[in-house]
Amino acid sequence: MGTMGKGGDGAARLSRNESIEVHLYGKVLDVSAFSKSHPGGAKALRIFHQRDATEQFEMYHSPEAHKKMRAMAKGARDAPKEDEVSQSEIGKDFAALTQKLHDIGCFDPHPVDEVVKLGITLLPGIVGFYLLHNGWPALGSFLVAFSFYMSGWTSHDYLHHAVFKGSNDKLVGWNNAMGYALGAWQGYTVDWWRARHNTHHLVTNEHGNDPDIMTAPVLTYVRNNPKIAAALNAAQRWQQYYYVPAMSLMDMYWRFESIQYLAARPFAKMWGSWLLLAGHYAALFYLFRGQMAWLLFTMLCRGFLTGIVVFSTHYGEDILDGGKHGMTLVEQTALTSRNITGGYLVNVLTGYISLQTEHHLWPMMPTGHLEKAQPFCREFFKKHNLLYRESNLYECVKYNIKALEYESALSKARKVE
Ligand code: HEM
Repeated sequence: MGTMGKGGDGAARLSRNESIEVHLYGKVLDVSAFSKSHPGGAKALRIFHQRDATEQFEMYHSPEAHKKMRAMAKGARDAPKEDEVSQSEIGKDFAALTQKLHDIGCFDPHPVDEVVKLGITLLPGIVGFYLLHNGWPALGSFLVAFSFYMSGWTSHDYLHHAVFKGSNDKLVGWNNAMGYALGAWQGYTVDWWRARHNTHHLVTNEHGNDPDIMTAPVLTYVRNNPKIAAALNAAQRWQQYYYVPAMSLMDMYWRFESIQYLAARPFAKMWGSWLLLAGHYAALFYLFRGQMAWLLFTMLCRGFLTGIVVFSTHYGEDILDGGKHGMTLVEQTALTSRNITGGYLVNVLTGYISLQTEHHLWPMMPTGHLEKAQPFCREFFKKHNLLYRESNLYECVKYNIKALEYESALSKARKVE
């Protein structure tokens, strides 16, 4: 999908040469020089220029990174108290809840779940390739698509450093290594995915900042806004009808975006990722030899499965101002995330992405523990009068369709006139 074409508020206001100051644990840190070598990229820091990033830092970093941050904070000036959302009552209560989840083992490794997940990811692919060449090409290519689809969720967990725990080597190094291997299996560039997905987590549904919601012109979310509705062209007015079938093109689109990301960067930096991608396509064409039409079917199925699930959890929800909106992480998550209901089977078949609210609050939590964290999360939402959004998959798709409909927005506006 293309981009919205509108300048982002938060990140874009700062030019690349201006200094970047982020607020962490009540201090103002100048991260201008560090931004060039920050493993989470410069954009993450630019977006949080003069914003409290304490909760975002907490959710993403290893003890090693904490140590480095503390060294950088020595001698830094105090941040203005009124800007520190992490120090609000709800912010402090949320930090206490996170600590409690650590104490009851929700951040401990979950080897059984990880082995099950790897099995569900790789076995269908192996069986699928066998069936493809042994008389069952439709079932075989669907199983390959399912394997690539599951690989998306499994690599996602490793790249969030949510599987191996322990020393820094294990936490960062081994998780990343597995993430790259599974990324190569499904055919996406991990560097592209990390840049995109981490930004999405840091600034979920923020207009101009979150790359995931930049879906125009193919899908332009109207959300009852008559101004946007009136500006849609004749083709876009069909978007609520073509949204579901368009999901099947997502695999081809993400493959294209992956290659585009690599092509836009110096080869000397990206050669490893080019090599992995070349290995993926060499293997793919070899494994589909003589059955190339079924490769297209595989891509359409994979795109559809992933697209429907991904679009169900955020796209029909609120869109926030891309600047300093003054919300804590938990308040932002409550407005922008929706869980998919259905219980254990749905959780496993969506790689636990169905527990989207919990995953956004604690991305480094092994996904097998998200169910354990859920009742605490619900209770917290209730205590702080936050809406805990959840629906079955069909309802989630309907929310999206509603947010894409232009007629209802226009007719509402006419009634008001
Ligand atoms: C100024 C102090 C900071 C230091 C010293 C720092 C350091 C690091 C380090 C060492 C990593 C690699 C993973 C790890 O060891 O945990 C990392 C990853 C990351 N950082 Fe930071 N960081 C800082 C601030 C921030 C801020 C303010 C944000 C966001 C607002 C941020 C977002 C990220 C993200 C999203 C990643 C994940 C990258 C990935 O593994 O895919 N960092 N950071």
